[in-house]
Amino acid sequence: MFALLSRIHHILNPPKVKKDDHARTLNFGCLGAAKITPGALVKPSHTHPEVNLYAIAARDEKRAEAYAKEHGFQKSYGGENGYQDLIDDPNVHVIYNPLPNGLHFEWTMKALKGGKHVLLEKPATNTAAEAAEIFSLAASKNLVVLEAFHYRFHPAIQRVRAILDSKELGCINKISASLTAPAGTAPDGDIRWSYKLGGGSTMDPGCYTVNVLRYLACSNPTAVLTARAVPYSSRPEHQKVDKMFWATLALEEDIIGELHSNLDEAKIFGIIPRIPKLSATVQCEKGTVEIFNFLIPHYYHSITVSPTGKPRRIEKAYSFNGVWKGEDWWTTYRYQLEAFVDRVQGRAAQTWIGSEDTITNMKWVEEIYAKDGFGSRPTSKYVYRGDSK
Ligand SMILES: NC(=O)C1=CN([C@@H]2O[C@H](COP(=O)(O)OP(=O)(O)OC[C@H]3O[C@@H](n4cnc5c(N)ncnc54)[C@H](OP(=O)(O)O)[C@@H]3O)[C@@H](O)[C@H]2O)C=CC1
Ligand SMILES: O=C1OC[C@@H](O)[C@H](O)[C@H]1O
Repeated sequence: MFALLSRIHHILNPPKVKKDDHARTLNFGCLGAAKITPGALVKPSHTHPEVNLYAIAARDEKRAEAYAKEHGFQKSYGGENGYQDLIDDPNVHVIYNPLPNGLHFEWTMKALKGGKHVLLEKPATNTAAEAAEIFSLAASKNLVVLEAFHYRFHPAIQRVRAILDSKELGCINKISASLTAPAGTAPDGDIRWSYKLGGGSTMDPGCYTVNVLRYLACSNPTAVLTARAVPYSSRPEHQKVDKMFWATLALEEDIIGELHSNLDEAKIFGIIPRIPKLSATVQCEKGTVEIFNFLIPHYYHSITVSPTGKPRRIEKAYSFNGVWKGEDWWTTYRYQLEAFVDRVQGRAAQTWIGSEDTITNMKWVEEIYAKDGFGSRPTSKYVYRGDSK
């Protein structure tokens, strides 16, 4: 109990470390005054000696100023050209892009065009083709782009993968992953309910379920066998916006994947929220392993290993035990920031999510949408015409 409280205390109040005088400090510029930025970047940056919260841009100037003040950014940009002005600021080295999914492509391309590395929120884009274009431009300019599947950088999910790799439980037969959130988590009007902005449950929590399936299977899907989705409402604008989906996928090595997400799970009697499902379960020839809370394991998680005919055991993995950098209270986002900065600074990262991984994930999100009839989210109208235009 003390360990849990201590972790939560440190997560909410990370100590501010002195910035490194010797290393090159990276000035981060954030697009949009997004809700996710304090958890995903601001707090993690406090304990990173090479990260400087340089500037924030928001469409509304006053909002940008207030956000900068509240979260400790040195500078703010606002107004119609605020996002572009931020990218054009020569002091910015890295752009963090937590805009709505449907704007990820345009603003990541513009950031790359401006010569900036990009930490890009998940899902990378609306389509696999757009993700491929981003990585192709980044490669041509020797810039780093990382899709922010933060949970992949934490010791917990890596421990599950190590258990599977050890073959203690034999080969994998089936992987099930579910992520659910109670109704109201994404209120009416949220970006997640806008088709134009790349919304939908399969895009939002669903993209993690596709990702964890592929990561734990250590292989890729070959087909979507079944898929069903339910629209957010009966309103015409929500026809292609799913609030929940179920899909069954066939993977290489004869593995079956069962995925589910619900971004708007009905409350019991309309008032009591259900406990969110945050689990991935792997059924193997010689037993099962289940991780509860693979998404934000830094607060709490459990890894239950049940070898057939042997006693069940519960494991936790809050650090790499000194084998790599980190503290038991580091969040998934803090580990992710460490890896991202390591890459940008030309150092080896503990783990990485490469271009093919991101493109493939997007492809299977689209394949699920193709199978359930909701269709891919719209392609961006932005066209990159070279750096001079
Ligand atoms: N890694 C993680 O754990 C999480 C990742 N995410 C991802 O981060 C991204 C942002 O999510 P979240 O923080 O919840 O988003 P918000 O609802 O806070 O919106 C993000 C920003 O988008 C900007 N924006 C620009 N154009 C529009 C538009 N047309 N309509 C609405 N907003 C616009 C707004 O910027 P401005 O301030 O300029 O008005 C807003 O601040 C998504 O891609 C999401 O998938 C979200 C939550 C968790
Ligand atoms: O990235 C995310 O993680 C948690 C979800 O509930 C949220 O909607 C999503 O954007």
